Amino acid sequence: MASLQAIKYSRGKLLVLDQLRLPHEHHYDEVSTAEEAFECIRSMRVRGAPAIAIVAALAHAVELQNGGCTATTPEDTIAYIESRLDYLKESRPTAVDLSNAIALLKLAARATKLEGLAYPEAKEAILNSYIEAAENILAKDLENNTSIGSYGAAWLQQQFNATPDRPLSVLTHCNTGSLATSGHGTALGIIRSVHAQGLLKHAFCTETRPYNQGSRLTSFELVFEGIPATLITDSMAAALFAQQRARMNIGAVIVGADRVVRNGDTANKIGTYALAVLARHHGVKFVVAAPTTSIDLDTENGDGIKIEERKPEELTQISGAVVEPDGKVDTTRTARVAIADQRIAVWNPAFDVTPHTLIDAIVTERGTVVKGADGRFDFSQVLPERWRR
Ligand SMILES: CSC[C@@H](O)[C@@H](O)C(=O)COP(=O)(O)O
Repeated sequence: MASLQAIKYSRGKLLVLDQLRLPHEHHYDEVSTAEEAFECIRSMRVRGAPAIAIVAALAHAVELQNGGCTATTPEDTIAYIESRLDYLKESRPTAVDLSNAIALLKLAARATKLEGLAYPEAKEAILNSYIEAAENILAKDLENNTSIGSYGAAWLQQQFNATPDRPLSVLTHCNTGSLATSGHGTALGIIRSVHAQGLLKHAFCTETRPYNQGSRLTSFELVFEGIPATLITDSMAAALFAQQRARMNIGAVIVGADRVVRNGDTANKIGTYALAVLARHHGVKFVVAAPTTSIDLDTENGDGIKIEERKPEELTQISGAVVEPDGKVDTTRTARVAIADQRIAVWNPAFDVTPHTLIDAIVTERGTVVKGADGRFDFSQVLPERWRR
């Protein structure tokens, strides 16, 4: 079975699946410039921390490959690349993957060996360094997610002694699957891996108001993969734990991350913090799946995270395919509907910060990090070079 792909890339061409049209329509947009990538990210046609970074990096690679840089000197070429990256960085502020990717791409361009080269070879060498580094981000993300899946599944198996005879159920929030990454996914990647090992009883996913990444995207991915799953509204999580935890053996909430800071505080989709509080109350483990590209060791704690606030219409209006009176969904017709008085004041933070005290494990592609006896996360085991100050 083919897997879902949010991003299709070959050198010189980038196609991005329009996630606003899912699950009813599969439409890929060609994204060839930094401006097009900025709009694609800002409007959330692509979303999810790793996917945002990949699209930004590759769109600029396509732009460079197709002659977008008219500079002739190495200094001007690097200045051009950096200015385009600085522009892209502003598209969405909370997910750190984009900033981390940009720092890495700038380094790659600057590290180009230029001895003995003049125009146009020197310029070509810099463009190539950039393009290869951008392509590497795409390839590495898929590798990372597969490792996160394996580490996360191993940690859960060991915590719960899960066996095919005594499988485990989990709850997830937002979308962290193939659609939010280059493939496999992070939190959803763990769920995929647990399922592949025959250890998953059931996956519950939240609707994830206001943008419905859970109902539009995660439930779509779960159905697509044939994983046993149930959709709930965000407000049903407490009742789910109270009524079904024992019967369904619900062991963990597994979520992704937009930014994990030095002390382990984690910014993720709005509603994550509420789930962490509920999980602690009900004795359910709370697990964050985060590639090291989502870790920001320069920010001490959650107070330093900038939270993106989005427009009121995301709460007061909703869009989807039209449902006919007989219950059939007409995927050729979509409608936008007002679901609140349009004059009401709205507060719409896209993310919240879960304090590290409520997090049991942070699963990275280099291993699972848990708190020490002092109650602190120590990322030196997975990021030794960045941990040292
Ligand atoms: C692997 S994706 C991790 C996070 O980016 C995800 O959980 C999330 O919060 C996405 O938010 P979004 O606003 O849809 O980009």
